Amino acid sequence: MHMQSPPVNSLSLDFLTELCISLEKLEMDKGCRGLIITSVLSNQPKVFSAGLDILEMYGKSPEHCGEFWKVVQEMWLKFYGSNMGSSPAGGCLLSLTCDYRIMADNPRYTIGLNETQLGIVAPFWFKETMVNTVGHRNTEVALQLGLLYKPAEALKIGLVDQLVPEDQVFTVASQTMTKWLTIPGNVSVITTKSTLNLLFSFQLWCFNLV
Ligand SMILES: CCCCC/C=C/C(=O)SCCNC(=O)CCNC(=O)[C@H](O)C(C)(C)COP(=O)(O)OP(=O)(O)OC[C@H]1O[C@@H](n2cnc3c(N)ncnc32)[C@H](O)[C@@H]1OP(=O)(O)O
Repeated sequence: MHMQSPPVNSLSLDFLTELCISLEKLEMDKGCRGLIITSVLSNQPKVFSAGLDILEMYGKSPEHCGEFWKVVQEMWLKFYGSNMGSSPAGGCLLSLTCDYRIMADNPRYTIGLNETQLGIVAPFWFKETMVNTVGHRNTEVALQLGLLYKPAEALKIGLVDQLVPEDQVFTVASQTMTKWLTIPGNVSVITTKSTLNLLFSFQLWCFNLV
């Protein structure tokens, strides 16, 4: 799946809604067993996603905000595989929801949950996804300082799984996907993933009840 919402693939209500609809279609397609998500911005190829669209969080009606947060949570529940350039905040969440993260090895790119740098708080499901990936202590430091990691640092704490030269990202992502798809039967993989996220999904469900 190629993301192309200029200038920086920021995650607006419209963009996220389209993303979730596309994902639902793929989920129903029996021929689809995996998904690689990447950015193909023609004017801005170095950005995976700039995160949540800042303009969605200011001066909107309560109904609009409700719709927006619902679709942000839906996005969290759906992803599988990714490759990337810069991925701040919601862009980082988007890649954290994937099973495997491949990052272009260019020190100009960064990834992380930088919300505190913006004076806002990363929602608890952003935080939990980060803890599940890099552990509690790394998350504590990363979130409180709002750190954006360069590729080598991100690899070191396990925020990404692999660094590759920029021109090889898609090829390596395809090879990795092929390896994952050798696991027999989708059901075992899907059930394992659901089990890993069970407590967390339940928390999110409870949160939406209050
Ligand atoms: C209260 C609850 C909080 C919930 C949690 C929040 C999660 C979030 O995701 S908040 C968003 C966090 N995102 C960021 O901090 C990223 C900010 N952007 C950047 O760091 C950079 O733009 C970049 C690294 C993604 C790209 O840099 P560069 O190539 O230099 O491009 P520009 O900075 O010139 O940006 C171009 C254009 O895009 C607009 N823009 C950038 N980010 C966003 C965004 N997140 N939402 C909306 N618009 C964004 C930027 O303003 C520029 O617009 P113009 O000035 O009109 O050209």
